[in-house]
Amino acid sequence: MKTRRSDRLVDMTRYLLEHPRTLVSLTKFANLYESAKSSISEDLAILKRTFAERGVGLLETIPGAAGGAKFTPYMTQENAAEFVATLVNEINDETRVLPGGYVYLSDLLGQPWVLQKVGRLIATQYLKEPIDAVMTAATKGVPVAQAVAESLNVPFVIVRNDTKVTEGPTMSVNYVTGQSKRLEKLELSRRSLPMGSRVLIVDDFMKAGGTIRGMASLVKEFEGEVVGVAVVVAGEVAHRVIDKYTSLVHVNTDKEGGLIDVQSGNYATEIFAPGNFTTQVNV
Ligand SMILES: O=P(O)(O)OC[C@H]1C[C@H](OP(=O)(O)OP(=O)(O)O)[C@H](O)[C@@H]1O
Repeated sequence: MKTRRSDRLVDMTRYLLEHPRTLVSLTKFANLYESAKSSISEDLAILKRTFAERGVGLLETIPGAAGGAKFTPYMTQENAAEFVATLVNEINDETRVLPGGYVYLSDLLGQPWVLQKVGRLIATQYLKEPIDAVMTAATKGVPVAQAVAESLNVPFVIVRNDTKVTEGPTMSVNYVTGQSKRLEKLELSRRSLPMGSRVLIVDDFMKAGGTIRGMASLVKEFEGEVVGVAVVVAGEVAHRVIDKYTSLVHVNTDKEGGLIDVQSGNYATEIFAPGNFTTQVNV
């Protein structure tokens, strides 16, 4: 039975939100709702406009037999600023300061609503960028990687610094930690990342950047390309061993008496600088 437009719009929205960055053919929608392709095209035009007006995401319609519709979720700069301000307010608490200048984040990064927004905001920087996988370092980076991978609709891989027989044959690299200059190892199962993958590296926290640099070395061992680096919180350091990254929040825990200074990270310039976001969404 032909589905009414109001019902089609609701269910098409559900379908597109559940299948981000996936090309869905007009034929699929026409068959799903027993409707003409011309009606589906009109439906998609309504969704494209509404998604853009409401700041939900980008709905691209690709013409032709191999065409269809592809939904790419994003977060607007306005919503990003509101979310980051909430993170800054939550993190701005001296009791979160840990030895070595680290910050306790697990309560925040254990909350699904926080992770969903972190994932969508970090993914916003790569609307048109093909990404094959998200990479992080066990353990605290894992929920961040899962959230970003879900928004990008790609797999995520977890590198470890301890050998596990359950990982099978692995690729490993040694790297020098940024602060303590210790030699550490990172390894990843050879089966988890195809050679030549385009990889987005993420983590919950970055201090001197040694872990991130170790992951970048591992991507090179897989003959891959590091598309970008994003962390939820970047700590203040005198010397960071990596210079290109996106952070949502920046903290300085080196102040006297364990005080903490919390500011927005560099996401606004990295993601929303003129020519980045608007160019990608104004199609
Ligand atoms: O920039 P760096 O100086 O390399 O530090 C950033 C590391 C340290 C911390 O992980 P740990 O607390 O060491 O390990 P886990 O996530 O397993 O708790 C954090 O999750 C990053 O991975």
